[in-house]
Amino acid sequence: MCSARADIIDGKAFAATLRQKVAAQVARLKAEYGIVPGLAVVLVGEDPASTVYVRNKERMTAEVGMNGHAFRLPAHASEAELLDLVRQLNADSAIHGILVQLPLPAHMDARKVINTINPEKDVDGFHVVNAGLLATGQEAMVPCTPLGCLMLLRDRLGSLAGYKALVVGASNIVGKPMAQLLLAEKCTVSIAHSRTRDLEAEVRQAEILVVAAGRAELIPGDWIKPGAVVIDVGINRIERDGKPVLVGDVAFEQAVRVAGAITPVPGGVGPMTIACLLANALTACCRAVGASEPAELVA
Ligand SMILES: Nc1nc(=O)c2c([nH]1)NC[C@@H]1CN(c3ccc(C(=O)N[C@@H](CCC(=O)O)C(=O)O)cc3)C=[N+]21
Repeated sequence: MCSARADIIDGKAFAATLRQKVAAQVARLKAEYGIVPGLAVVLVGEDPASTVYVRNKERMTAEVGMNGHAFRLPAHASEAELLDLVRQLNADSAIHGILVQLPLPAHMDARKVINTINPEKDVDGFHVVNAGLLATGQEAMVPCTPLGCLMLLRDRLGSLAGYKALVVGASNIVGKPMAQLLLAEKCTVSIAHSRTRDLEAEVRQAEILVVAAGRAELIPGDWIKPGAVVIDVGINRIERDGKPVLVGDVAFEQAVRVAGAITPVPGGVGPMTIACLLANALTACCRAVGASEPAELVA
C-alpha cells in the first residue's frame, strides 16, 4: 500500500507573503510619487457571506497601506443609482481600483454594471475589454482567483510549458480566464463543464487540475493522475455528521493520497484571491501614475 501524501500548498502563507510585497510597493509609491492606491468596494444589499467577505477585504486593504473606500447600497437600490456611483468612481482620481461585489440583486444587470467600470480600474478583471485583452495576449487586468492559482502553480512547477492542464468549470470569472492564463503559459489546455461526456477520463489525464465547478467534492480522489498538481477553487458549505463544514470541489482526503500537491479548503485559493485583488489595485495605481510594475505581481 502506497502511503505517500501530497504536499499541501499553503495558499494562506503564500498570500501573506504576497501582501507583504504589495505593502512594500505601496510604501515605494508613496515615497516616490506621493500617491496612495485607492480601492473602492461596492456592496449592494446585506447578504451575510458578502458582508463578512467585504469586511475582510477592508481590513487587508488597510494592512497593506492602501486607502479602502467602502460603499454600501440598500438591496432595493436601482440599477441607475449603482451605475451613477460607478461613474463617479471612474471619474475620481483618488480611486485606482473598483470592485462591485457579486452577485448583484436580481433586478440589476451585472454585465452592464461591470462593463460600466473603467477597464483600467477593473481590479476584478471582469470587464469585457479585459477579457479580450487577456485572450489576445495583451496587458490586461487579470481576474484575481485565476491569477492566484497561476502564482501557486508557477511556484510549484516553475515553467508550465507542455503540461497537460484541465480546468473543470467554464465560468467567465474563473474557468475561462484560468484556461487563457494556462494557454499563455504554453500548457495543453482542456476545459470541462456540465455537458462533458466523460469527466473521469479527462481528469485522469491531467497533470495540472484546476477545479472551479462549485459542486462539493465533485472530483473523487481516485480519478486524479498520480503526482498531479491539484488546485481546488471550490468553497462549499455543507453539513457533515450534523456539523457545518467547508469543503472544496475535490474530495481532499482521498486526493491527498494520489496527487503530488494540492491546495486545501480553506487556506488554499481563497486567501490568494484577496491578495491578488490588492496586487491588482497596486498594478492599476502603477499604470495610472506611470510607475514601473513589479513583475512578480502580474501575470
Ligand atoms: N466582484 C467580486 N469579486 C470577487 O473576488 C468575489 C465576489 N465578487 N463575490 C464573492 C466571491 C467570493 N470570494 C472569496 C474570496 C476569498 C475567500 C477566502 O479568503 N476564503 C478563505 C476563508 C473561507 C471561509 O472560512 O469562509 C479560505 O478559503 O481560506 C472566499 C471567497 C471573492 N469573490
